[in-house]
Amino acid sequence: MDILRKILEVKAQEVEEAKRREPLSAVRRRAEESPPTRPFLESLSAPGPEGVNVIAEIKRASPSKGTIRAGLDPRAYARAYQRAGAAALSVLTDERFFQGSFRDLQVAREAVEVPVLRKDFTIDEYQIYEARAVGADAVLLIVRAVPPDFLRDALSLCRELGLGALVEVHDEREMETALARGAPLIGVNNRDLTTFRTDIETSIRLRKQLPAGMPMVAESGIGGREDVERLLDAGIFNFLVGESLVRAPDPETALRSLLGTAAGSRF
Ligand SMILES: O=C(O)c1ccccc1NCC(=O)[C@H](O)[C@H](O)COP(=O)(O)O
Repeated sequence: MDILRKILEVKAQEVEEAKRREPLSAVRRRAEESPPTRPFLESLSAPGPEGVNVIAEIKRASPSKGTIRAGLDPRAYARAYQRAGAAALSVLTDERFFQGSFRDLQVAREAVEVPVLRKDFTIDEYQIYEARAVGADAVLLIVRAVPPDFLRDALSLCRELGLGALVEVHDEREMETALARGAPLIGVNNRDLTTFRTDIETSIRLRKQLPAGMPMVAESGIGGREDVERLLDAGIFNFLVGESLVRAPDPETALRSLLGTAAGSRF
């Protein structure tokens, strides 16, 4: 069985367990009482000061690589990323496959002022209320993981709750679906979730299918400034970067290098 199917099966069980622990009505109440969100979509709608926006990810582990950074301190990473100039953060909240948690998201968000994306496998509206309730500013919606009608309803719920949405695609058909359902921001995942192979040409190819003026995010497999420059040449200025930053001996310097800025670090 491919890993995405396995993750989605486990996720469906986890969501049902969560609903038994806390009914939708209660999560919904917490979501509605949450303080206002930070502007995720706006922070990615135009290039940042150096012509580049990075969504810097807090990622302890992954199905393709196992543990990436044991004992990662989400607060220290969040602060280092913000000091370096991250436009937003992405925090994995999936526990089983990525060793993430809501706690990581809350700790990271409290440490910074930039918007924070809940990085998870969203398959049920319950998780969108949950994201808003724990303080996320945006959620990830993976086209391959959900029926097209769910995507449309999920996007409408995000708008209602004031949450941003990053709609992830990996090929031309998924891009069509995302655009037809009104995605406000497309993320092109360079990682094939079946083989785990990453190829930044995926973003370059799919960028050509985007309506003029619509920004997108290149996700996964961005290892250094050379990759950023290739993608900039293709008209892409938003990047979601996890592993290469988390593995770097100094994530602040690594992020400055992606952004094309030079400075010291206090990590
Ligand atoms: O990272 C994985 O191995 C993975 C496997 C299966 C589903 C999703 C996966 N990653 C989630 C992501 O989208 C990445 O964390 C994100 O794009 C950053 O990628 P990278 O910079 O390559 O760590």
